[in-house]
Amino acid sequence: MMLSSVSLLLISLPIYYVITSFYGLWKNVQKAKKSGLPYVIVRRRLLKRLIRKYPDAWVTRKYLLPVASLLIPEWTLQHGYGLFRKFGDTFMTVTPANCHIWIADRHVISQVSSRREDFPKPAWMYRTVNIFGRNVVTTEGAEWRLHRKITAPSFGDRNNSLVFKETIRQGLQMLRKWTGDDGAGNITIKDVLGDTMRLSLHVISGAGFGVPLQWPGTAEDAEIIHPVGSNSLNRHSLSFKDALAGLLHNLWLVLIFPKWLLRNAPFRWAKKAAQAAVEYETYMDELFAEKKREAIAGEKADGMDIMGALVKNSYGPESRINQSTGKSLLGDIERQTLSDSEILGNAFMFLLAGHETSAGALHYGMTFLALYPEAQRQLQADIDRIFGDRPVEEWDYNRDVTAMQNSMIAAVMHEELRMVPPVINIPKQVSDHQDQAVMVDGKQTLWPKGAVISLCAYAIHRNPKYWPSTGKSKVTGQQDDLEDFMPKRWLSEGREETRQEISGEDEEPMDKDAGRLFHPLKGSYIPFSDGARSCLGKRFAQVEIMILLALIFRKYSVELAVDEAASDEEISRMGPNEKIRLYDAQRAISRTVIRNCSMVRLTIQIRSAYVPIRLVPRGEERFVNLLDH
Ligand code: HEM
Repeated sequence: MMLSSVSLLLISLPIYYVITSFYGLWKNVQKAKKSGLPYVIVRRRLLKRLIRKYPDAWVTRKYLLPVASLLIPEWTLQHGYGLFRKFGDTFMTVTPANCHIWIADRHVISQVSSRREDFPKPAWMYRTVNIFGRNVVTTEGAEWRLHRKITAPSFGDRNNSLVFKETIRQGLQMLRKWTGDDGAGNITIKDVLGDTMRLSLHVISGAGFGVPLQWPGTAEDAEIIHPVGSNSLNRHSLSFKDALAGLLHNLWLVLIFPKWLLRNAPFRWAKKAAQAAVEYETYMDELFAEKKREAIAGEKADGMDIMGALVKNSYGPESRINQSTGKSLLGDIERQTLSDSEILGNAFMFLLAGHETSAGALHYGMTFLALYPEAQRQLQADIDRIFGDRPVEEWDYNRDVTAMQNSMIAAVMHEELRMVPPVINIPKQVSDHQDQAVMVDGKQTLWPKGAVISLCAYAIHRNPKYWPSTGKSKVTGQQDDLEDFMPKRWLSEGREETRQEISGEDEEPMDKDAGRLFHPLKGSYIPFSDGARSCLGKRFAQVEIMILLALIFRKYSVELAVDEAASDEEISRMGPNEKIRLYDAQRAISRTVIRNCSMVRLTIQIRSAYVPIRLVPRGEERFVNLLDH
């Protein structure tokens, strides 16, 4: 009897699975038909079987393989804009589980990002990241509005000038590591990403939390382990820096498993993850207590770090908060302050949101500049024009940031973020409440409630309808150069015509500060997303990236390291043609590494392989001075 119930269950489970999966698919196909969008049915098993059976058939090459590509969540990374050419700039994939809308059309992206209530962020995806408190990234609706209203002012000009100063301080230390104490350079730097990660972590620590960190090997860096607050008696087992780095390094473990489980697990890596998380929390509590004390006493009004600004907002003289309970004196709706736990939750999110993104951008930026010497020379010319011989101590936030925004420095940054936006597909969803009408190519479509949406930054940044090409590609041989790193496409001289031609309409430029630069049409350039939920740290990141480029390239050029192919001595004996051949071969290798090893976790990064580089003093280049592009 018992056996027959078990066998009945074993037989009925697969039947149940098949029926629900077919029913799910049928239902979703009906929704797709009703929507009016082009759609593609994606069934993993069926596709695999057909491709295996008919690998060379015309239909496999023409249709099945492209559809199979859509099964990989990050397919845009492999295909860029390619599959949109085939399926349309806005199309839907349908599986038994869901309908997923992929967008590389700027008008559609603009509609989605401006109708925040109709197309919210799928906040459930971010739930695990609430471990240190609710925050601006993981919330939606009225709760998000409150977080955004209160946190946004802390990213103002006072904080940006702190980012400016802190990036200079940190950048000089990174340069010392890259070029040696004597600044002579020509040292092979293998793990560039490791260093840009450290740099962005330190900048957030300084400008985000008010805790300045030092690079290893600097005179001030004693790796001191002590509490960050003046009144704390805590004993720490990790330095603040190691706690931050350890937490970020082990983030997935900490997000998935409770700390007690990690602490008691019989693995060293698990214990280390728990230790970093506990230490991070203790440091943050100390920091919070210190900032609260300062806010109540009315101290430290200037040079505001982000967390300091949030605590001051809650506990400063103008706040409406019960100082002992930390609770707002106003009701939940009209309150203007965040609770203690919300401040700590936001602080953690700033750390997370601003760390990998900026570090990855700097890493790709350095690599692309080594690959494209012409861009590097244009960058250096503008740095000379803006900064001349002025010593770094005289660089000025108000004056220099505006100048940089209208120069090749910004063009290099924008082009890097066009080529590799750190978040390649920005997730949204159709609200669960009702289907939503959206204009697509001049036709009204109806998007099913609950459908998943991806704003495909990586693909739309390659959509030839929106991007001017500077000519035929010198690298890929394609008619346009949208796969090439060409910062000069951002210089707007002679570009206005192209823009009118493309758009046929006159729109507000996206970034009004960038006067001399090409203005992408609204919705076509979205590295920082768009609309109300766009990146809060955009200016923070832009200041950081531009300052670092200026700091490095005012004195140095970057070259790919060719150590694997030739020694320094062999290179010194080579003539120009031999050097060009050697460098070209290295460029080909590096391009393959970038293509094959760029992967997405939280953000896109080159993983499991390196593109080593060297900084060489300007005028002492061995290769890039010989190449005209
Ligand atoms: C190159 C650097 C950066 C890029 C490309 C970038 C990109 C983005 C993108 C695409 C989003 C939207 C994500 C989504 O909707 O799922 C976002 C949101 C956000 N970013 Fe950044 N980010 C960068 C640096 C930073 C920095 C340095 C900070 C803070 C220190 C920061 C803080 C935030 C916050 C708080 C949000 C959430 C805003 C909201 O939902 O209201 N980001 N960022």
